[in-house]
Amino acid sequence: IVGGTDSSPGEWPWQVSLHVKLSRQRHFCGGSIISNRWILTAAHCVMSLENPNIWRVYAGILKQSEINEDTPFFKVEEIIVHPQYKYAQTGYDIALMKLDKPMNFTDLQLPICLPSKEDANILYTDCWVIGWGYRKEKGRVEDILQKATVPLMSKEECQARYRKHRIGDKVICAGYDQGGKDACKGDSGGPLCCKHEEVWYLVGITSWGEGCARPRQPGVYTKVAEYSDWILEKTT
Ligand SMILES: COC(=O)Nc1ccc2c(c1)CCCCCCC[C@H](NC(=O)/C=C/c1cc(Cl)ccc1-n1cnnn1)c1nc-2c(Cl)[nH]1
Repeated sequence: IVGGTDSSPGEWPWQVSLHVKLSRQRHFCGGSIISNRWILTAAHCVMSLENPNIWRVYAGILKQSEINEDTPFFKVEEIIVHPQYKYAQTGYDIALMKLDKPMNFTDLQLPICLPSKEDANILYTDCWVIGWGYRKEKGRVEDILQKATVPLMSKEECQARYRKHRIGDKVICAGYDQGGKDACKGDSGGPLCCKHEEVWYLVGITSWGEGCARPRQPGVYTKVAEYSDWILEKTT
C-alpha cells in the first residue's frame, strides 16, 4: 500500500495473508474471509499455482513477523478460478479458496459481507484498500498491515485514464487524480472494503494498475457485486 498507515489489531479481521511454500515460504497475495470455509482472492494470484497443497492461509495476524514455523495456518482443500479469467487486465480476476476445515471466528478473524447484485450501484464514500504490499514501486513486503482510504471513481473517468484498456462494468476503479495513495505489489487479492450504514462490504478485489499511486492512474479492482451469483453458486 502506498501512502497508507499502520492498521491496528482486529481492524480488518477479514484480511488474510496467502503464503506459498515451495522450497521456501513467502507472502504471495492478500485475500478476504467470506465464510468459515471460503477465502476470496484474485485469479492472477493462483494461476499456474493451482496445486492447493502449496498454499498456507494465515488469518488473524497483523504483522508478517507473527508468522513462523509454529504459527497456525489453514490448508487449502480446493481452488476455483473464474472460468473466463485470462489476465488481470481483461477482467474476471476472481478466485475462491476452500479451507480444509471450518474456521472458528474470533475478534481477530471474521468474515466480511458480500455486496448483493442490487448493491452494484451504491455510491460508497468510505472505502479502504488494505495489504502487506510495497509502499513504493521498488519496495518490499511490509511487516505491519497497511491501510489507505481511496475514493471510488466512475467507469467513464477510469476509462479515460486507461485508454489502451477496456474498463468494463465488472471492475471498479479507485484512486486520486493527484495519486499518492494506492495498492501496490503484494496487495493483490486483498480487499477494497467500504463501510455503508455501519456495515463493511467487500466491494473490490485488488487487481491491477499502471504503476503504484501515480497521478491519473487509479487502481483497478474486480467488482465483487457483479460476481455474487458465481460466488453463491460455487460456495453453497
Ligand atoms: C517476501 O515475499 C515477497 O516479497 N512476496 C511478494 C511480493 C510481491 C509480489 C508477490 C510476492 C507475488 C508475485 C506473483 C503474484 C501476483 C502478481 C501481481 C501482483 N500485483 C499486485 O500485488 C498489485 C498490483 C496493483 C494493484 C492495484 Cl489496484 C494498483 C496498482 C498495482 N500495481 C502496479 N504496479 N505494481 N502494483 C504482485 N504481487 C507481487 C508482485 Cl512483485 N506483483
